[in-house]
Amino acid sequence: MSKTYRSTRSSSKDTKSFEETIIQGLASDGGLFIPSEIPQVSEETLKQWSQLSFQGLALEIMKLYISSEEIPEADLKVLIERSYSTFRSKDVTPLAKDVTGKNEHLHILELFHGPTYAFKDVALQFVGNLFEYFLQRANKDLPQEQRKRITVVGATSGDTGSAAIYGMRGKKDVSVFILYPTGRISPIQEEQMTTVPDQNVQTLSVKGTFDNCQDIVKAIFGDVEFNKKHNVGAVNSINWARILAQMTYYFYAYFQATNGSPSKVKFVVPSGNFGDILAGYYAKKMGLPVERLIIATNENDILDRFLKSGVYERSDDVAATLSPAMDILISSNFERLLWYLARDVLASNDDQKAGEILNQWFTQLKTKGKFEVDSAVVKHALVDFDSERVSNAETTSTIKETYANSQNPQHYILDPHTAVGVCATKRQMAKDNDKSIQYISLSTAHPAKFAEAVNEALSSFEGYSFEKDVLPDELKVLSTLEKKLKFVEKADVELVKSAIEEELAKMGL
Ligand SMILES: Cc1ncc(COP(=O)(O)O)c(C=O)c1O
Ligand SMILES: N[C@@H](CCOP(=O)(O)O)C(=O)O
Repeated sequence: MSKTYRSTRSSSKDTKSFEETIIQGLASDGGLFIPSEIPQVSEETLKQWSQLSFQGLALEIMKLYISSEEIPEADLKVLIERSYSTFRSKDVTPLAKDVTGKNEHLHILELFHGPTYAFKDVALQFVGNLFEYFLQRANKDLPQEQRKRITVVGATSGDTGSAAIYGMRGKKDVSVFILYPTGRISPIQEEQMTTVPDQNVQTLSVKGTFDNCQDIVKAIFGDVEFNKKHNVGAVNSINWARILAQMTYYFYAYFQATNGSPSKVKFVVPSGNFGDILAGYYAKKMGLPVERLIIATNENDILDRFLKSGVYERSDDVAATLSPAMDILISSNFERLLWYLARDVLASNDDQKAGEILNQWFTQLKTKGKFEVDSAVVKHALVDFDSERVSNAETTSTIKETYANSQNPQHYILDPHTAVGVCATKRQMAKDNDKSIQYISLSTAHPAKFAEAVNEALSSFEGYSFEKDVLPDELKVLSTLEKKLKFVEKADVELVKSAIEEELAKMGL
């Protein structure tokens, strides 16, 4: 097993080590890194894994993707233990089983027990420690002026930003710049990011959409000179480490839902940038016997439309929905899936040919604003995936219905992103009409982060109180803290680069 990585747009045999892949973030040809091979896990191994703790499982999975010559097992174990010691649940990602009653087998995978109450913590606590590990090793015994540094530049529609900041705050030799669309994230999300006082952290509020912010970040990665000068690092899910760390909870939840006996399992994943569900795809390809992965989108439905039409089309018409973290129309990680589809269907399993095809598709996306794939490609995607589009009205009614009807526990409160997933799950149940299926619906954020949507759905219920029932004490204090942010008046890469350099100078760098 090579444990190396290649770019989705490369037509050469070149590969990179794990460390190069993580530190570089985005390939220099604009593609995303993927493993040269997907490791396979036998039934026997799965049986053994079903007995492991979350941390034990993470170690077994990561060992299959990281050579022990790069990170010895003992070090990897310490990194994993440290990363999950910050979580509020001993299970890290607990599964709330049979939330809507024993008959439906609807289990909610709670991914929000980390420091910032969002699923991103699962990967970004690990990524922060990984950066630190690589830098400490590279800088050992080096004088100050020769130390290697990383300038993290990330884009957020609300959650990646705070999770990245909490993963990187105070880390030596790392500075963090997070771009977010002005006015398009929730007040608590903004407070979480902007009230962190650490000197190595700066938020940039950019007039535009998340897609604009993400385009700027990718342009900065493609700017050879800026990159050479500042050694830019990625915290978005373009960084392979994000996907890798997210695989653990698919295995862990599967084992919890099935109690070790073979069952049909569907995962339903509220999706935007396609990083979360992609980790499930890798788990499935490794051998986890998942029936299907269901992509749940809000009204920004590029993924749903692709699965129905085969057309992948850029658009600037991002709708502001009740699930703002998924207000995304350029779904970064979809490129990784497209590479596998192209390789299997159009390139006779030839990696280099697949890279060529991807290059053509993404060149068309850039020049013509869209590309269309053969119906055989879509058919192949539908073997592993299905999709559901959920409206704002359905999001609200799902939060309401779940609160009114949940049985285990009663009055379960969904955040609006999770509600998109639960609504999609209910639709799948109705279509499948198969009581033997276990549905694992991913809960990607704590409801406290989205007061407006949750209150819109629940304030008419007698006895409901956001302050009392939803808001943790830790988040209550945020509004009293001083904010640190810089406005960027136009979604323009040069303006953002100048803002970063100005702030780096203030940091004395
Ligand atoms: C709360 C929440 N749910 C769902 C998503 C969508 O996840 P992904 O972008 O990995 O598809 C995001 C953002 O990424 C999010 O912050
Ligand atoms: N929804 C995300 C958008 C960024 O996606 P990422 O997973 O690629 O970091 C957010 O909350 O920021």
